[in-house]
Parts: sequence; C-alpha cells; structure tokens
Amino acid sequence: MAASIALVAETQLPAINLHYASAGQELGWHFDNSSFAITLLIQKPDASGVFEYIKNMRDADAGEMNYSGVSDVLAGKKAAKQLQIESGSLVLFRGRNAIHRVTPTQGNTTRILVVLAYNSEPGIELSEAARKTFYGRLDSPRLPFIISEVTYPIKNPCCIWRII
Ligand SMILES: O=C(O)CCC(=O)C(=O)O
Ligand SMILES: [Fe+2]
Repeated sequence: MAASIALVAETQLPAINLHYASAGQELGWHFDNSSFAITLLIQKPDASGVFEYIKNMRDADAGEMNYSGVSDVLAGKKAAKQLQIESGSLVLFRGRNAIHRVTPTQGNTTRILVVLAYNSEPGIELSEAARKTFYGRLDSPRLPFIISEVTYPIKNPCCIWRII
C-alpha cells in the first residue's frame, strides 16, 4: 500500500502536518491545544522515536493544570507509557490532558508521521510557541495552497490504536 498525502494550508496555518524527525530530533513533553488528534506513522525510525504518554495529567477545561505533577514528569520522576507502533499504524489520541512526547530518533531512517489535529470549537489555533516550533513563523498564508504531495510505501496498514 502507498500513502499519498496532499497537505493543504487553508487560511490559517495547517491542521494537517507531516512531521520529519531525523537522527537526534525529538518532540519534548507537551499537551496539545486540540481536542483530539489522529496520527499515521509513515516511516518508523531504526530505533527510538517512540511516543510516550501519561494519561489524565491535568484537566485544562476545569483550570486544573497540575503544575507539580508536570514538574515531576519534566524531572523524570514519573513513569510514562510507551506506544510501540509500526509504519502504517493509525493512532487516535487526546493530548489535551495527557502529557506526551516523542523520544529522539536514532539511526539514519527519518521518523515520518502525519498529524491531523481537530478541535470541537472552530477557529482554535496552536499557541504562538507551538506555531514557532512547527512552522518557524506566526503568520498565515493568504490563500489556500498545496504544500507538497508525497508517496511512501506502507508495509503494514492494518493497525489502529486508540490510546486515550
Ligand atoms: O509525533 C507524534 O507521534 C506525536 C505528535 C504530537 O504530539 C503533536 O503533533 O502534537
Ligand atoms: Fe502533541
């Protein structure tokens, strides 16, 4: 099977993203702004590049941010679960209250993953810090446009994980 992905940026910065993480690159501990996200692992790295998470770390909508619990996670004092997935796995998760990260990719195979982020309310964007991290800028393109179209072979398109 091949995955063909057209990434379309609408009036705001895109809600569909293709993440590339080459050797040494990682995504640090964070919560998502989105209500939920769907990811598709296009290419698994040789080693590491693992999604780790801890459920129910906070209740953002109730304003319960659990800063001390988050400090413990950042200090490496709390055990996280690891999701061992293969290329072709689809993962559904709610990262709003579950802290999560991706460990640094090891080896020469780049970790490639599609993220589709959804909100229950319209018009919700990433925070400024997240926009700078992901896009290196804060502004939005003026018109919809196709960013790229890519095709990757997927050996195992059968696994669907709903983790939280
Ligand atoms: O790369 C992943 O598996 C998760 C991505 C993620 O947490 C995010 O885009 O907010
Ligand atoms: Fe996330």
